Formats: sequence, C-alpha cells, structure tokens
Amino acid sequence: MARVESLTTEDYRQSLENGFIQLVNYEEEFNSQVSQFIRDVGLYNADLDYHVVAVMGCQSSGKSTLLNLLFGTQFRTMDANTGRYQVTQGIWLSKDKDFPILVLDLEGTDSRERGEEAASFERKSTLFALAVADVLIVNMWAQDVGRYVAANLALLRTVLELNLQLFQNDREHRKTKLLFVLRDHVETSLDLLAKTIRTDLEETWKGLQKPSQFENSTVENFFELRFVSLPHMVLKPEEFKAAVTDLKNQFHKKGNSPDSMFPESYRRLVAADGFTTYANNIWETIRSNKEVDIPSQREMLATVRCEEIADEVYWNAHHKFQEWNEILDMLKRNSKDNFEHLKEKLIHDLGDQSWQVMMEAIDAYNNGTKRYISNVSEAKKVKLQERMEAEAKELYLRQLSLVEEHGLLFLEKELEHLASRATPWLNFQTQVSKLLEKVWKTLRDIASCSLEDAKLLFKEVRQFKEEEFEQREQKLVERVRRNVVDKTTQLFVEKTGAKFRNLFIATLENNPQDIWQSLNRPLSSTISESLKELSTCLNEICVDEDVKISIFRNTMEKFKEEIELRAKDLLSSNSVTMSYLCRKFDSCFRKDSRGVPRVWKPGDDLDSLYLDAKQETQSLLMTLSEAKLIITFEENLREEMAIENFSELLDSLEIIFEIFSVERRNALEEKLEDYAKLAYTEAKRSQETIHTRSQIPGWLYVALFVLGFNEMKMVLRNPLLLLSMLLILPVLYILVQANLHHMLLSMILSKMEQYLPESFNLLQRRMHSAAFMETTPSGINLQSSFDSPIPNRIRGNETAKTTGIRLRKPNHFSEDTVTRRRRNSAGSE
Ligand SMILES: Nc1nc2c(ncn2[C@@H]2O[C@H](COP(=O)(O)OP(=O)(O)OP(=O)(O)O)[C@@H](O)[C@H]2O)c(=O)[nH]1
Repeated sequence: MARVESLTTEDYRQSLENGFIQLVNYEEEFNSQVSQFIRDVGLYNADLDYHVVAVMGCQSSGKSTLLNLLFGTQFRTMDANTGRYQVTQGIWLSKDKDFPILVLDLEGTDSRERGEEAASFERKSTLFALAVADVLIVNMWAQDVGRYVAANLALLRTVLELNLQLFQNDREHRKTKLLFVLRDHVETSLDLLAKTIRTDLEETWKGLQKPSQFENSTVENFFELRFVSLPHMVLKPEEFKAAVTDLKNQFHKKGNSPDSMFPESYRRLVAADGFTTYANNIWETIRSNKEVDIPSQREMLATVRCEEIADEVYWNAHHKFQEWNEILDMLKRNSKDNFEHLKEKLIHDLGDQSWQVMMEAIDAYNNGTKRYISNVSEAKKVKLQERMEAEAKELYLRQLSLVEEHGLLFLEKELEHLASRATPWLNFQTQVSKLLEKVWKTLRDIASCSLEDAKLLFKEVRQFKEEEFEQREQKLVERVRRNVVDKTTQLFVEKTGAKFRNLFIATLENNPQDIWQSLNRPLSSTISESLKELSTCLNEICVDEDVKISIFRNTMEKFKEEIELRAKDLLSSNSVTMSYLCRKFDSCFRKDSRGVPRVWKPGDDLDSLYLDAKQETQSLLMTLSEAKLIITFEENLREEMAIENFSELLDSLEIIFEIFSVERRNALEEKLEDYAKLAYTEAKRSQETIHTRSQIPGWLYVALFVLGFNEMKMVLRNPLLLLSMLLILPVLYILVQANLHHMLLSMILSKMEQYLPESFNLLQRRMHSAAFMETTPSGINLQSSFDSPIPNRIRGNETAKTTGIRLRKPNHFSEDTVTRRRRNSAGSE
C-alpha cells in the first residue's frame, strides 16, 4: 500500500494559490492531492500535449530561482540575508504559468539536513526525475566544471547509472534531454565547459557496468546533452536576465524543430490524466527499493488508467440506466395503473437508447485510453462493454417483465370478466385473441429496436421474455378456458336437469306406471340437443378436439349425476312421493276407468277395487324405486358435433340408480297402507250412508211437505225467493236428468253425515211438539198425549197467529227426555 500524505483543505488551498504543491514530502510520502492539483491547474485533460521538466543540483545552487524565472513558477527560494539553508525538501511540483509544462523542483543533492540519508534520497529523486521528465536540468556552478568536485561527478554517475537501469528494458529507448545550466558563468568558454562535462560523462559511462545489449552504446544513445551558461545573477544582472529570457524562449518554442527543448520522441507517453498514477507508482517502486521497469510501469499505468476511465464512463452510463430504473421502480409501485396508462409511461426505444448510452461510453473510453497500451485498453474495454451490456440487458429485461406482469394482470382481469358473463362462451376465443393481441403488441413495441446492433444485443433477452410470456399467457388462458368450459358445461347440465325435472313431473302426472320408458325418448332428445348446443359453445371457446371429447365424456357423466340428483330431489320428501302414490291409488279406487269420481252404490264391489288399486299403487312404488333410463342418440348427432372419430362416445347411455332404499320403500308402503285403509273406510261409510238414504220412509216426505207448507207459501208470495227458486229448480232438474244428483246428494250427505242424527232428532222433536199444537186450518192435527200444554205467551200467540200454528209445551218436558229420544231415534236409524 502506497504511503501517501494528504494536505488539509486550507493547506491545499494555499498550495493552489501559490501554484505549487509538494509531490513527495521529506518523509518520502507521495501526496494524494497531486491529481486534484493537476485538475485544478487545468492540465488533467491535456492528454500527451504537455511536458515535464525537472531540476537537480546541489543545495542552494539557485534551482528554484531558475525555475521561477524560466516557467513563471513561485517556488520558494532562499533568502541570502538569512544564510544558506535548505529550502526545498522532497520533490515539489508546479506548472508553467502559460504553457502545459509540469515543473519538478528536486531537493538539493548534498543536503546537509538529511546527512547520511542524502545520497539515498538523491538516487531516488534522480531516478524519479529520469522516469517522468522529458528534460532534466542539471544545475551547476560554472566554476565547479572540470574541478572534479566530488558532488558533481557523483551526480553525473548517478544519472547515467540510474538511467541505464531504468530504461534497459524499454525497447523504445526514449531519450532524456540533459540540460546542463552552468551558473555564474564568467570567463571559460561554454564550449570548453561543455566538452569537459561531456568527457566526464563518457568516462563515467565507460566505467559503468552495462548490460550486454548496451555494451557498445554511448551516452548519446540515451541522452541528448545540451549546455547553457548563465552569467552571474548579482554581478551581471542584465546579462543574466537576457540569458534567462533566451533560455525561457527555447522552452516555450513550439514545434518539433531540431533545437526544440521538447522533441516529440522524448515524451514519456504518459497522458496528463495518468501522470499522478504513473508518478505515484514510480515513486512507490523506487521508495521500496524495487527495480523500476518502465515498460511494466507503463503497462501498470495503462491498466490503472484504463480501469479508472472505464469506471468513469461506466458510472456515466450507469447513472442514465439508474434514471430509467427509477422510472421502472415507480411504474412497478403504481401497479394500479391500467395497462393503457402503463404503455404511455414506459421507456420507448429503451433498447436503442441503452445502446446509444453504451456507445457514448465506449467512445469516451476510447478517447480517454487511446494513449495507453492498446492491448491493455482493449482488454479493459471488453470488460467495460460486458459490464454495461449486463446492466442494459437487465434494464431491458426489467421493462419487459413489467409489461409482462401488468399484461398478465390485465389479461387475468379481462378474462375473469369474460368468464363471469351469463353466457361465458359467447365470442370467447375472439375476445381472448383481441386481448392477447393487445398485450403482445405492447410487449413487442416496447421490445423493438431499430438499431441492428441493439437488436442483436437484446435478441436473447427478448426471446427469453417472449417465450416466458407466451407460456404464462397460455397457462392463464387455459385456466380461464377451463373455468369457462366448466361453467358452460354446468349450465348445460343444469338446463338439462331442469328439463328432465319438468319431463319427470309431467310423466309422473300422466303416465307414472311406465315412467322410465316414457321418459327415454324425450330425455334422449333433450340430451342430444344439449350436446349439440354444448358442441357449438365449445367451438366458440375454441377447445381442442381431444379435449372436447373428454369434455363430452365428463358431461355425459354429469348429466347422469344431475338426472339422478333431480329425480331423487323430486321424490326426496315423503309427502310429495305419497301425493303421487295417493293420486295413483285414488285414480284406481276413487275414479272409474274414465276418470270420473265414483259414487259408491250399495252394489259396488269395494273390496276388489280396493285390492286392485293397492296393487297398482304398490307397483308404481316399485317402479319409482329404481330409475332405468336408456338414452339413445340419433345417427347424425356425431356428424353434427364433428366427433365422427369417436364412435363409442355417443352409443346408448344407460342411467340406472336407486331412488328409494328398502327402508324408505317399506315406510312408504306403510303410509300407503294407512291411506288406502282410510280411503276404504270412507268409501264403505259413504256406501252405507247412501244405503240409509234410500231407506227413508215415504211419510217423511209428506211430513216435510206439510211442515214446509207455510215456507212454500212464503216463497210463492215473495218475488225474490220465487225467482231464486225458479233458478235453482232447473239446475236441480238438470242434475237429476244427468244422474248427478246422487253424487251431489252423496256429497251433501257425507258432509252432513254428522249432523243427520241431530236433524232427525230435531224433526222428531218438532213432530212431538206438534201434538201440543192446535189443528191447523189445513186439518192436520199434531196434538200429542202430553198433559200440560205450554202457557200461552204473547210471543207464542203472535207466532201462532202469523203461522197459524199454536204451540203447547208440557210442563214435564225435560232435556233428559230429549236426549233419551235422540238416542232412541239414533238407535232406530
Ligand atoms: N550568485 C548567484 N546566486 C544566485 C543565483 N541564483 C540564485 N542565487 C541565490 O542563491 C540562493 C539560493 O537560491 P535558491 O534558488 O533558493 O537555491 P536552491 O538550489 O533552490 O536551494 P535549495 O532549494 O535549498 O536547494 C539565493 O539567495 C539566491 O538569491 C545565481 O545565478 N547566482
């Protein structure tokens, strides 16, 4: 892990204001804010269009002063009045005031402050400067040249040695410009000084142990040597200034001229945005005393930077994907939205748009990584593309899933609505096709891409989702179709059951004895009709042929069950069953062969009729106990139902089931027995009553006439009563002529049966009372042997006057006597 330092915000702000920042501090830590500094000084996007200059030399040799003058930087310099001391510690970074030049100010090589560590830091900082800088300024006092100052010779040896180590594996052999700036130049010609330094360098180079491939190489193979002298800054300030200006101009000269300070071939090929990473890696390698391998460092840089750039462009794309994801989240949350609304809110052309976002990211990546090792950047690009594609596919799939889920919900709701209709089969398949078309259209519209690349990218996802939707949609439709089939079948079963019930009731009423045989034909035609209609409905529901056959099979079974259920239900109540049995018994016993109610005459053979009727009724009970129906189908029915291939399906259908258990049948028989006995008793009594009526003596009629004479007179005198009599008498006459008077009489008598004895008692009482009455003008004397007549009362006299009858009641006439006589009268009857 790299050791890094980080400035406080205030320190960083101050650094930025000053225009320089400490790249490596005294403790050899790399500053993590260098990258931000490069951004803030506007060099981050310079790509390769920038240069790096580093200066090295002895402490307090005017390095910072020179850099400030050449590049307009503001490195701190020593104040001569306070004595010589180390100003620059570590490595400092600044940028040319006007040009894309990064300037590195290195700590003095012979630092007193560092003591024994100075040599070590000198090697590290030199190695670092050689690795990153196109131009390395070697700052020397002119008078030290050729004087074999130990510090200078050591410095040159270090430079050569480290450069060899650094670039030994670099096939490109990027040269470094070594610019010797000879300060306080006074007398010796520059050429002579330069020659001296060159000789020193060559000698040192010869003395170096070189790898075999560089055995015959020279210093010039690795360095371009350039020499500049500056006059004494204090003694010849004007000349110094002019020389500095001249040098400054050389640094700022544009183009690739031979005298240019920054030839193209010297570039370190590190894009500005990767400088910090590169510099950090180099420094960390140096600091940890590992061998710095420039090619691998470049590869490492490419790896790091390509990854950084890939990340950067990925996040840009990701943010766009995220925006779309949020739209989908919102749509998912608002699941109440109906399907039409959903379609409006969905992201249209998501496939194309995602592809464009990815392409923009790839373009940005290509642009950002074009300066890095191509195989590294290509490898990273593949990964970036895969990452974005995965996200785009997920997003695309999410949207299709949303359409799928909402589409299925919509379909389910609409299909349930179709199924819930009173006639669910009606246009079922047509409606289903319309609904499916609607959902499929939305799905396809949303999935569609116009860009060929996008089509290709999302092809698999689209296929997967369409297949999944197809399966789910089919499952749903089949489920609802099954419901509709069940409902339709049930409706037909119930309809057929209801028809059977009516037929059953009608047959029970009319022809109960042959009930099952009588039902066969109408029931066969009812079932055939139902099957035909069901077949038509199934066609509307669009049921497969083989499914249809199984539906017919099931329906036949259901028909059987329904018929059994209906028949049992109809006869489930004993009272209902008894009503049919009683009716049967009555039709045999109480009615004659023409169905006319019998009037029991004395000569009728009640016993035989009773036994026959009972047998007939028991036979009906036996018939009703077990249903035996045989349904036969017409030949052309299979053809009409288009199931010719299933000849066995519409063979005759036998429906056999038990209606009454043995226990229930026994119970019914008992009830029937009771009913028959009662009917027999009634009939017997009725027969006896009629027999009694035929024995009424003739004098009774005379008595009735005499007693009713006054009433007759009253009728004849009253026009209203007379008119009523005139209406009633013809009716009575017709009844007598039609021989219905017996029946009427029988009915009246049977109803009045209980009152007859009382009537006779009353009549006898009247007759006895008549014995106490005076003889009427008509000459009839009803006076009896009673001794004491009833005392005349005003009301009695009045009544006698009105009716012409005078009532006389004996004193000893008591209730006991009436009762005794009623009993006698009833006994004689
Ligand atoms: N004689 C002379 N003095 C100079 C020249 N340039 C700078 N100085 C002075 O030398 C002293 C040191 O200058 P700096 O620029 O701080 O030297 P430095 O090499 O950067 O010092 P460190 O960073 O401490 O290594 C200052 O007092 C400068 O004024 C020059 O060309 N000639």
